[in-house]
Amino acid sequence: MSIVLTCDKVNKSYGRTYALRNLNLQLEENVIYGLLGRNGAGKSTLLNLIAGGISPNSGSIEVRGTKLSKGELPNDFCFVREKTKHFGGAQVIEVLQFAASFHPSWDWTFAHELIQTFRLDPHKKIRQLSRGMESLVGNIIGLASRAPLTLYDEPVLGLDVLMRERFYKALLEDYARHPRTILLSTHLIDEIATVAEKVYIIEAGSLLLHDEIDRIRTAAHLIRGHAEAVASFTAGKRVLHTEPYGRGTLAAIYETLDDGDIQQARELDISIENLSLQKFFSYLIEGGH
Ligand SMILES: Nc1ncnc2c1ncn2[C@@H]1O[C@H](COP(=O)(O)OP(=O)(O)OP(=O)(O)O)[C@@H](O)[C@H]1O
Repeated sequence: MSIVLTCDKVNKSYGRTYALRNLNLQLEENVIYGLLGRNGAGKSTLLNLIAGGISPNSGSIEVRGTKLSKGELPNDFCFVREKTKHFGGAQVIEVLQFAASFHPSWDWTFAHELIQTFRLDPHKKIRQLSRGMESLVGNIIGLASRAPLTLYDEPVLGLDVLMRERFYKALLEDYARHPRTILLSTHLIDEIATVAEKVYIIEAGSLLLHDEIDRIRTAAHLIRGHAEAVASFTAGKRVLHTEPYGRGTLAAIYETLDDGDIQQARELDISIENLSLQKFFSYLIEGGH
């Protein structure tokens, strides 16, 4: 396993607002990551620190073992953010030509295929595009660049369901042929779960959880039972949230359950169900306060 990017105890504040606090993150080679968090959690700040030329107040960011100095950008990376505002007067194709000149692995055949897939007119000016179409131009750059480190800030914002599906499909198919490290920020956990292998979840600038999607699927449970039974069952387990439920208690837990746990739940008359990822995310964040 080779590490592409390491953020070590990164802090960033804007005046008195702490956008990131002591954030640690490591991205491995050839993995798709989701970066999840609510509005204002610090996702864009993190991406801008890695690739947008802003510097942390403290802590370090290393790309392939080399610390980024103040204002320095990683080599051979692609950062896709929502707005291409400086290019309003340029045509779609001109923006792609400009992007291609920065990316040694750029694939023009793929870029033209994506123009078709996303139904874009390559000769339209950027300022004439809808918000969703503008996101799609950024997404074509992210895909066709084939950069070994690709960061997307809310790539599906403003896209309709069909275009979101096409984007995820293109990403997964191309990733299978050309593996690389991809980080996608979003707040749509259920959608990202079909694409990402691992997630980082941040809230109020701090890391709440870093895990594999498959582990979240198997470890996120909702249990219900008498208050004492639930308390006994959850002792020593990671509890995200509890609330009264009828005459008993409902608890969201994050724990891989073994046969012994299932047996104990039966004896205590506790019901167990899997939590949807979106619910897990909500409980994690509510419990995080
Ligand atoms: N340039 C800035 N000046 C002042 N405060 C900022 C600036 N950029 C971000 N912040 C603040 O930092 C915090 C994190 O913002 P950030 O944009 O990183 O969150 P986010 O997770 O990307 O949110 P969203 O999902 O809404 O885009 C917020 O409290 C925000 O108000």
